[in-house]
Amino acid sequence: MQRGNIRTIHEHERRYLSLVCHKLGCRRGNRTLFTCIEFSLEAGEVLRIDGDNGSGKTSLLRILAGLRQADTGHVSWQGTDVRNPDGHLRQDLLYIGHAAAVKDSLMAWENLACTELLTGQAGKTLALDALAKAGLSSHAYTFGKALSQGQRRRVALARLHVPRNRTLWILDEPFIGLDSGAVDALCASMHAHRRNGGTIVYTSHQDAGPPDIRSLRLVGAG
Ligand SMILES: Nc1ncnc2c1ncn2[C@@H]1O[C@H](COP(=O)(O)OP(=O)(O)OP(=O)(O)O)[C@@H](O)[C@H]1O
Repeated sequence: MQRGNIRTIHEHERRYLSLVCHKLGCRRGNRTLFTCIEFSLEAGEVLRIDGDNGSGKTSLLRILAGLRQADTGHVSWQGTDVRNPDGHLRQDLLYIGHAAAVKDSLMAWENLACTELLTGQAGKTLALDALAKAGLSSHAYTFGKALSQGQRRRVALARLHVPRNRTLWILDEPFIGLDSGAVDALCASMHAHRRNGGTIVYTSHQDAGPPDIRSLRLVGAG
């Protein structure tokens, strides 16, 4: 089930839209999390998903990112199924999960370089620039084990600032653990991305995000 300002789309529109979900359903164990989720997002649109703990937000994001097979329905990106390895998704997608996934034994910049496969001096420069944009330049050389939760989160979010031309951002609880300055900076980055024609789907329990977004609330199907 779903609530929110999501309209039903028609077959003839489907191939012109960026991210299209058609009658998505998902079960975990013997529980149905949602059925018949249907929406489409064009370039420049932002969708915020909310819902209670366990309602299926992460499961839905993973389906959108092609990381999990839906039990019913399908998702396409730029007209190709997201599970199709030959589609555009792999080059266009930036997926940031809710766990920061920062290694304790690597410095902040090394963590980012590792995740983003940045190599050599040029890669290090890109990593340092991205960390600076994420407000973490003073901790670029701090080991993961010495970073606070919010700082670890910023390392993960610094991926948004690595110039890679990835048009689809899928972000799981990006605002968790951030102070108000970092929340404002993230909202500004999201707004800039959408103004450049990017598409964003994110989950949040907080009422945080850029202005003029669409919303979807998962309310549980059974
Ligand atoms: N690997 C798994 N095997 C079985 N059930 C799972 C698995 N992972 C998650 N679930 C169940 O699926 C349901 C939805 O989980 P999901 O993480 O998608 O919810 P969520 O809305 O993101 O929750 P939260 O707000 O707590 O992060 C939960 O009831 C959870 O117990």
